Amino acid sequence: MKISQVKARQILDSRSNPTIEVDCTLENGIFVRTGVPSGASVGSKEAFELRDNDKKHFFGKGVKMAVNNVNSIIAPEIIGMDVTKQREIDELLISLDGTKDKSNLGANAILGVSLAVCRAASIYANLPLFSYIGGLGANLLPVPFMNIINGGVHANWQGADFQEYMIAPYGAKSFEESYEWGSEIYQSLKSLLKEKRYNVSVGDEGGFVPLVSSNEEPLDLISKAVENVGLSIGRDVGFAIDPASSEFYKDGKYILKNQNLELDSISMIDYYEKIVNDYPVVLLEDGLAEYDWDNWKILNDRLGRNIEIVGDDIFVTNLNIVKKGVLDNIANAVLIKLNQIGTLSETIDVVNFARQHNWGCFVSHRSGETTDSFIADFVVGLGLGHIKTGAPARGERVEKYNQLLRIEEFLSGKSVFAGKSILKKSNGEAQSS
Ligand SMILES: C=C(OP(=O)(O)O)C(=O)O
Ligand SMILES: [Mg+2]
Repeated sequence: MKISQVKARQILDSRSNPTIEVDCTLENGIFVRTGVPSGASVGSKEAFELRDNDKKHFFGKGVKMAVNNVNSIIAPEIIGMDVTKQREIDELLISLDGTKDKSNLGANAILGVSLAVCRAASIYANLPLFSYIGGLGANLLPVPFMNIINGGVHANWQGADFQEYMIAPYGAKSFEESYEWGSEIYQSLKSLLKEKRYNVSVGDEGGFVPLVSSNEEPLDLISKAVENVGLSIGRDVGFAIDPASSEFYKDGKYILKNQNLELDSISMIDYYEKIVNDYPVVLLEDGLAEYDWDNWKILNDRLGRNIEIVGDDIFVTNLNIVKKGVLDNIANAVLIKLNQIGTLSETIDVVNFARQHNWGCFVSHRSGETTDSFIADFVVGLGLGHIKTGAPARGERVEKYNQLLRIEEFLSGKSVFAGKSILKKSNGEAQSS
């Protein structure tokens, strides 16, 4: 089945920044649409997000050049191609761009087309998107890692230094129950914050931004919120933290403004070790900065047996960097963000390589999002077991979780919920505080 039309336009994302939306039509009339997300705490080696230099509009953040690249350079080349040839199309996109970092056409332009092609092909194949991506056996529903306290750059540095405090309700029996627990904990946290006279405004990913006095305080607040809904922290629900530490790493030091601390890498690892001993943390993402490669190995040696040590900014979903990370044994998992690399096929290559080496793959949204739910189907399709897509609130976040509900319903009893299988600790249960 041939592609008959590809058309991009500029829309707004959840932060009011311009982003790309791509429509794709097939010769038989099948029509699909995809939206491209955008990050704020961005790794330096991410594929290039093309933005306009025109300061008169959107402070220079427009994506009209990228839109134009889709409509006048990419579209004429891929119209007439067989929509089921994903890899061929992705390779063509890469060669049309011709640069290593996709800076010519823009990774945002390229990704929008790559994902639209996949979605259109799934409809042509008469398969749900997750089955088209992963085959008929795909049935593993992920644990939703819900980011309910935001800090760092996602909170304009008005709250905790750490960017994301996530809850992982792995003790539930289904995705639906896990999501329901997440929502109840979110509401319970809101009540607790009000009681304590904290504000209940939210950050970029829908989590609250209390003006806490330490980076551990969010963990205490959430623990209480969990207890208040009758669940057990550690047994039913664990924590994940993404400090996004590249954002507060300067001249070899980690600057924790909240606590007036300047820590070297080893002291920063000590700090995390204490947190992991005191709270049931099951995953630490970007504990160290992307420029602190050698100390990642120490972090992984110290904590990697018991928890997932995930690299985001340091790996940027780039196969060559992940290969080096596996060789140097600096982590045990990779964050998977499609727009960090720019095509579906290259993202799947990273997943396959990571899995061959027993690394975890933690699927992620971006802090600037659209209502596109592609990553929900992606995580089930590839059976990756866990996903983070913000708080169980705000349309662009819940649309991904809601799509997972629909997938679980579609599989009607034939699905498996990842639950505690995602935990590294051999006893299958995180330590209780
Ligand atoms: C989702 C994240 O934030 P951003 O999209 O801003 O990189 C992250 O750091 O994992
Ligand atoms: Mg991150």
